[in-house]
Parts: sequence; C-alpha cells; structure tokens
Amino acid sequence: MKLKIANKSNINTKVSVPGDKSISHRSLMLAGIASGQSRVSGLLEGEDCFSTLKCMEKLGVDITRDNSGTYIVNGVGLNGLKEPADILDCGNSGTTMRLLSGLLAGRPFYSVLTGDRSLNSRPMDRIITPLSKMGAEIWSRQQGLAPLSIRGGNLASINYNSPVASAQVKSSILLAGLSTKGITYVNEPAQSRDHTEKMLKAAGVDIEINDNTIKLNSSGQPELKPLDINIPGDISSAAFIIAAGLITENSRILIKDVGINQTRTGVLDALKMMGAELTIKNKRVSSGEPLADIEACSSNLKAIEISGSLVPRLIDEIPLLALLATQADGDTIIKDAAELRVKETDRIKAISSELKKLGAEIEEYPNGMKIKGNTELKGGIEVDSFGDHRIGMTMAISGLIARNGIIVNNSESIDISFPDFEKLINNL
Ligand SMILES: O=C(O)C1=C[C@@H](OP(=O)(O)O)[C@@H](O)[C@H](O)C1
Ligand SMILES: C=C(OP(=O)(O)O)C(=O)O
Repeated sequence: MKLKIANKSNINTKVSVPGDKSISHRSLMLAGIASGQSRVSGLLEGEDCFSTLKCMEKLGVDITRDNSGTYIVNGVGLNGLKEPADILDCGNSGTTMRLLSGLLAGRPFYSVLTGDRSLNSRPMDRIITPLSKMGAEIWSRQQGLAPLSIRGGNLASINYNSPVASAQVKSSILLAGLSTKGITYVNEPAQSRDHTEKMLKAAGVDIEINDNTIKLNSSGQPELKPLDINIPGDISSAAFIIAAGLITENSRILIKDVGINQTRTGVLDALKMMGAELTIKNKRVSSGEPLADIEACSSNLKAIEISGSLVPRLIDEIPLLALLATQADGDTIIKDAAELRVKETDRIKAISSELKKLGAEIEEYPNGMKIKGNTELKGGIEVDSFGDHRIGMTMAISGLIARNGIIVNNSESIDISFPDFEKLINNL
C-alpha cells in the first residue's frame, strides 16, 4: 500500500491514540495464565497484539470481545496451558516471541514459535541463553534465529545479569521464573520498561524492584489473580502526533489519555530538552499505570545529545527523534543505541537512507547517528517503510513539512501498532 501525506499547518485539534502495545501483549499473556476471568479494555487492536492473542488461543485460552470492545479472557492458570497442536505464529512481533518463549520454557510440553521474515532474522540468543541456563531445552536455527522449538518444564531459578537493557529479555526470564520454585533475579545495565513487573505485582506475585534489579519469588505453582485493566494510550504512538504538533506551523494538538510510565517517557524528556512546548495535563493513575493528556504546540527545537540510560526509555522513538533533529538548531548526536540495528529493520540504516532522500544530512555510527539541523526537507517523492511500522510513520510525519508532501510505500506495516494512523493524520 501507498500512503500519501500532504503538507499541513494550523492544526488545532484533540485526538486519542490506540492502546499501549507493551501493556496489551502482557495483558493477554498474564490474563491467560491467571486463575479466572479477566476483563481487558483499551487493548491495542493491531497486528502484533493479534499475534499474541492467537498464540494464547492455541495454548488453550478462550478469548472473546464484547460489543463495547472489551476483551474477556478466561484464564486457565499457569498449569492449564496446553501443548499447542500447531506452530505458534508470532508474526512481526519480537515481544510476542520473546515473552512467550519465557512462559513456555516452564511448561512441560513441546512448542514451536515462528515469525515473519523480519522476526526470524532478529536475535533470539538473548533469551535462549538464560532460558537454557534455567533448564529449558530450546532449538533454533544457526546463530539463535527463529523458528524456535521449546521443550519446557523443570526449570531452576537464576540470577541473571542481562547484557542488554531489554524489557523483552527481562520479561522472558521473569515469566519463566514463575514456573520455578525459588528466587529469580534479573539485573539490567539500565532500566527498561517495567510493565511486566507492575502487572505481576498486581496479580499477586511476590516481586520487588530495586534500581535495575528485579527479584521474583515463586512457589513454582503461582495462582495469578485475574485482571480488570483499562489500557492507556501508547506513548510510542502518541509521539508521532506530538511531533506533528511540534513541527507544523501554528499548531496545537491535545492527545488524551496517554500512558506516562516513567520507564517510557524518555521521549518527553528529550523533547523538553530540545525546547518543545509540551504540557502534561490531568495526570492520574488507572490500573496501576500513570496517564495524562499531552498538549504539543509548534516549537523552535534545538539539538541535543541522546545517550546512556535515556536510550532504553525512548528506544522506539529514535527514528522519529531523528526526523525532529533535522528541524532543530544545531547537530543532534544519538549514541548507545546499537539495539536499533536489531529491531523490525536496522532502524539506523533505514531512517538515515529515507531522510537523506529528502535532503537530510546524517552520519551513521555503529550505535547511533549525527543529524544536521535546520534542514529544509524536499518532498514530492516516494520513500519506503521497509516493512517497519515506526519507519513508515516517521516518514509519514515528515510529509507534513516536506515540500510537496510525501508518498510512503509499504505503509500497511503501520497496522502493526497504529491501525487508524492514516485516518487520524488525514483528519488533523
Ligand atoms: O517489552 C516490550 O514490550 C518492548 C520492549 C522493547 O524491546 P527490547 O526489549 O528488545 O528493548 C521495545 O523496543 C519494543 O517495542 C517493546
Ligand atoms: C521493536 C518493536 O516491537 P517488537 O520488538 O515487539 O517487534 C516496536 O514496536 O518498535
């Protein structure tokens, strides 16, 4: 599909964005292994979460959607998961594959997980190593690539120093830890998103967080309480709309009900450092997660450096920040972000190549980029999403300011995380 985006200015509107993807995946998994019926509203109805939903169904969990859009999940308990009769297809979703692998590592049956071409080329050794140390039998293609086959059961707890700040690695080990009798520790080099920990705690699991160390104490047969959860809007999706408000002229956009968990708000911190006019209004807490309304107004941005422990707190927003950096005063430096090379695409390469087509000047580093600011973007051309939703949406936002707009090819990938993106942007 091709997505055509025209120049815009004078935007004055109020919008909502779809539910948080990370929380949606975890809701389906934890509700599935809880004892009893859970209600999940605000679930992201995007391709990635549907992959998780279908996998949970294949594992024996009954999930229905009522007329109001609430998902009713009939949890079977951790011990109630059944050996799937068929392959589990994780589609394009790293979160699905890595978290489910942790869950299945502790289950006494055989399962096979596969994904699309992108997912089957992303590193899985990062979960195979700790899960194997815990006692799971996992087979992969060479260099730890999916498809993966897992024969789980009889795990021992572990004290694991993760070499990467990855919520997927951390969550995978914690979910496996539920099936062990004893204490599982995960230490991260910097704190990554903590939705799994929060949700496990809400479900009654004995879990403590001390800085970058998580301690989970399990009986091996935990009974998780069912959830009644209202999922906030995804800050990673809201970021695209915030960016639209900041870079178009004479605009003001209010985005309602956005999750502002501090492990996810690095993008707001970075934008404030850049001088963005952002107001956080109506802060509150719902289902254990903080949320707020965010107002973004046209701003004069300045260059900053993004590095260190800020990076995991805004990892998915870096392609978008690279676009904003082309409009900032000065040269923006992004470092410590080598993880971007192993996302749905190599995001450093993809965003550099597509923004350069518009006249941006970007120098690639192995772990980041240097982006020249104050650059007028020429448009009227076709760019590619490379099948990566975040690259597709970033390039679409560039069309709002690029001369003569832009056409984004392979834009269907946007449905992975933001199903109504096109409609929302066209209505701005
Ligand atoms: O746990 C999660 O829900 C996610 C964690 C991050 O990945 P890593 O754990 O690989 O950093 C992030 O990039 C991804 O979009 C979602
Ligand atoms: C990296 C992402 O997701 P995942 O790892 O779940 O595919 C993302 O949504 O940007």
